[in-house]
Amino acid sequence: MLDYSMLYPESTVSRRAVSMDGMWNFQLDEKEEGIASGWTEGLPSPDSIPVPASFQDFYTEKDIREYAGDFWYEKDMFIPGEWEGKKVFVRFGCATHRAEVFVNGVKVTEHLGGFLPFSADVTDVVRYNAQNKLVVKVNNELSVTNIPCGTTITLSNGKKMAKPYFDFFNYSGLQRSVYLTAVPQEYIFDITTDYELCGEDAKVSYRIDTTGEHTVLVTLCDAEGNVAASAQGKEGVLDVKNAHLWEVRNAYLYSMMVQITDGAEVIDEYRQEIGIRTVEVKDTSILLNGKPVYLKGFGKHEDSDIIGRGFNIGVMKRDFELMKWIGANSFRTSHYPYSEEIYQMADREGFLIIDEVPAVGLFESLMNFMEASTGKQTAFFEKETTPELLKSHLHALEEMIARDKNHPSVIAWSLLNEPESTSDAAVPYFKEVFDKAHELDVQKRPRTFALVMNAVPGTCKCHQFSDIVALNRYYGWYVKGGHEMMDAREMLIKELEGWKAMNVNKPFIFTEYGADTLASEHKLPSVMWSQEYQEEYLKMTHDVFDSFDFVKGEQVWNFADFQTTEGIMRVNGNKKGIFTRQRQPKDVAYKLKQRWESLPVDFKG
Ligand SMILES: O=C(O)[C@H]1O[C@@H](Oc2ccc([N+](=O)[O-])cc2)[C@H](O)[C@@H](O)[C@@H]1O
Repeated sequence: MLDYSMLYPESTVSRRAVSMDGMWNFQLDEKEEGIASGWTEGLPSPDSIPVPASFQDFYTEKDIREYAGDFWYEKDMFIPGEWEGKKVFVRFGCATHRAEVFVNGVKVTEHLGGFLPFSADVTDVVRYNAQNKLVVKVNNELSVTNIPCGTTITLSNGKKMAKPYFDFFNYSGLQRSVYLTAVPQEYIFDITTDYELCGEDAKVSYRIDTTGEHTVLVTLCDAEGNVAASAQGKEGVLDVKNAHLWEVRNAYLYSMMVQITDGAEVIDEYRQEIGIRTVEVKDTSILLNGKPVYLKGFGKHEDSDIIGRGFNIGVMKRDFELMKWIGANSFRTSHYPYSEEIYQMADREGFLIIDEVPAVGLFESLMNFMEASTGKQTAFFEKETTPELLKSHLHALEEMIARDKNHPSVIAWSLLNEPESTSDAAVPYFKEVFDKAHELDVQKRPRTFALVMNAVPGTCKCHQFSDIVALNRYYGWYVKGGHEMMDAREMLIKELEGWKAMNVNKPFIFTEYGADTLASEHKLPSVMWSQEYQEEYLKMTHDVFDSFDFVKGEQVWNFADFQTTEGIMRVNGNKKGIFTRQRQPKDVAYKLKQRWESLPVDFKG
């Protein structure tokens, strides 16, 4: 059990949530002198920077964009006098990749992992009805003991630099919203729900964790605000007559009001939106509410101009509008859990999410993710650092499931992206991670991981753990590209025939396939990197998908062009987007729209 509540900050009769977003003080700590020089009490010569945002792309100096090491944020926070007697927290949507938090010079918490929320209890440290100094020391170095994996090198001038084992820029900082929250001493700590459909009706079982012993009341209201069911007690079942189900691209949300009461008065109150739906895997089908669903959509990134990986409510809105326009119904949160607001929107819009923990880069080689195609056996999990890596991995998994378990949009957990999965040493590691996900999720959602190109029938030792087998495949791009596409097609068919022969009897989905394409390039006949080639590549791939019944989804790589580390394989970033980084369509988007609008929800059902 986590020692902080993962509930999204909301104000209610008993609670207060105050956003701390805005301009913060900011300072790099190249000499790592902050602690010794008393920066915990305040920064000596800070710059001013927005939160939420990645810090990298604001500045014109390359040394800042590429900075690896400690950096500090600072902000004054006024704590209202009427909060005295309550429990007061500072809640970070994330701090990438690790943080230590100080209030009035006192360390209140630390956290490892850059993509999930954490809270610091500051009740006994703050001065009420007064300004208080909040200081956060953040660090963005990469290692193989934390996820995502990478290394940190030192350049000849003594400066550090991040070397990711993954293909996205190492954006960092306070990239999501920060809240000040106040709750009563006895408060609602956690809410967990599960669903069972019984004809026209549904049973919503719930569990409420609180920090006290007073009575818990639960009232479920439908979208019109009418009471649909109610119950008393920390655990129970709500019987919902004529349940209005949450369906793909046709969402319906109930609102679950949870109250702690002493009989006379409400002690604490929290409102949780829920969607009544079930998700399961049966043979080669993914079933939502018992009906087969074919996934159409994307691997995405949180990535946009200027703010990098910072949460931006406008970019989020545009992305959902584009996904609706193109006829998508799902996405994977590659390669880390996204901002909570994105799941809330998916809940409302009826999108299906494969929620991915930041376990990417678990593959050992010099150019890491580039070398996967060579079929090299790397035995990543035999390192002596593996137990520590597993610890961070399990911790992130616990936080992700605790944070996201109540979102109807989340239909599966992705537990790793393109890990080494061909050695014996990978097997016990996978077993622990997959068992943990099963144990933590009351809804027992399907679990998956994205198989890298060398994990094929005969070599992969870990797909046995997946409930849905997810393939990242680049036949026609990294392998047999250009005029060799006809051979790429044969290889893709051959691999799928191989899986078929193994009688895996599970749904297969493609979580990545794509071709880098410059929005500026047209060429007739096509060449790789031209818009024409992206269309040919997708057409070839889709034709193959359509000829295998057990392929139950396609999530193209990537929704939009995104920033990566610079290098000879990337033209100012990865250009596999169906949309540009500015969220305008490449030519292929119109073709994809035609295809996806014509595929029924239960395609191949
Ligand atoms: O390369 C891509 O565009 C994407 O593919 C995946 O990484 C690969 C890189 C090279 C090869 N290969 O050489 O075969 C296969 C896979 C990653 O999951 C993703 O983060 C990345 O952006």
